[in-house]
Amino acid sequence: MTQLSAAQKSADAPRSPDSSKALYGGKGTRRITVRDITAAKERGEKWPMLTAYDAMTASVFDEAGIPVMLVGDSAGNCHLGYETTVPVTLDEMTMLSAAVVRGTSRALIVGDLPFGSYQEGPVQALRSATRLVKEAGVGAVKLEGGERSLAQTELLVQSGIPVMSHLGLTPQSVNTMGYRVQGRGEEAAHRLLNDAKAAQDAGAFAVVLELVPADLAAEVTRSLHIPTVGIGAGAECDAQVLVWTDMLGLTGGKMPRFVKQYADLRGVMAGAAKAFAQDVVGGAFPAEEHSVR
Ligand SMILES: Nc1nc(=O)c2c([nH]1)NC[C@@H]1CN(c3ccc(C(=O)N[C@@H](CCC(=O)O)C(=O)O)cc3)CN21
Ligand SMILES: CC(C)C(=O)C(=O)O
Ligand SMILES: [Mg+2]
Repeated sequence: MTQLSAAQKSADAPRSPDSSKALYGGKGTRRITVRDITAAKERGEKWPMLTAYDAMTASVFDEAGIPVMLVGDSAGNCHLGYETTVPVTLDEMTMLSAAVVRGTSRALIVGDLPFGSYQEGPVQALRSATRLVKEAGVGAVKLEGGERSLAQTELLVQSGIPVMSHLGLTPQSVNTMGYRVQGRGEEAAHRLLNDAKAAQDAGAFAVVLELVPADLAAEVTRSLHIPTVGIGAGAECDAQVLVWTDMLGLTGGKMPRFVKQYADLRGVMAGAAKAFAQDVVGGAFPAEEHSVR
């Protein structure tokens, strides 16, 4: 069967709910694509996204069925020891993204374009995104800004690179914005809705809404035909994202209020490290079964 007739067949097929197609809990074995993401919004299906910065962690989430992973520039503060995401380089993002792609076979991998790798304009954005696609193998990239990143989004999409937009609190602008709730008040809300529509019109396949009032995020979600991915943006977004080290209690320090902690990995790891140290100091490790004769 030719590709054309296969496409025609699927276009003619009746739109009936098919749970085997679900992004989470679906039975697919191939890698998820941005077209699957679009179809999930048409089905009204919610989905989870987690960040990942290394192959091992990504493989755990892939096996758990997480359909979309973001190699976030939050790697800057969560993985590489910087204060913020601002110092992260494209070389670093390429290396981390390649590891996450290698560790997964099912999830759509989205690579975050770091600060300074797309702000100069569309050509710089295309050059940077191309590295993430060709060298790391990501299926999509993410960049911050709606209206202000319009030309970049358009050129990337025209060039065949799916773009996830990121609005609301945009951490790469911490030095001008701080880490504050965005979209409060009528004017700011209107600007955010406009940004979301601009991103959609430019061809973005999804839009992250970070730290915006829940009612506004709900309105944006209803107004767009592409999915919204919330982080601190209420329950009505189409998808939810959390930074994996926050969600698993590994980050340490004070968490933003939007974080729900599902485990205490920091406690588990510290306990194991202390037990190992005690065993070594006290001579309990290695035991006979860990030794060769
Ligand atoms: N570990 C980690 N988790 C994240 O969610 C995250 C990162 N790092 N790095 C990149 C960005 C930065 N993010 C941030 C940073 C700070 C706040 C924050 O301070 N929020 C406060 C105050 C918000 C307000 O009321 O204005 C909060 O309590 O939510 C939120 C999100 C989200 N991203
Ligand atoms: C918080 C998410 C959306 C992000 O951009 C990151 O992890 O870098
Ligand atoms: Mg980011």
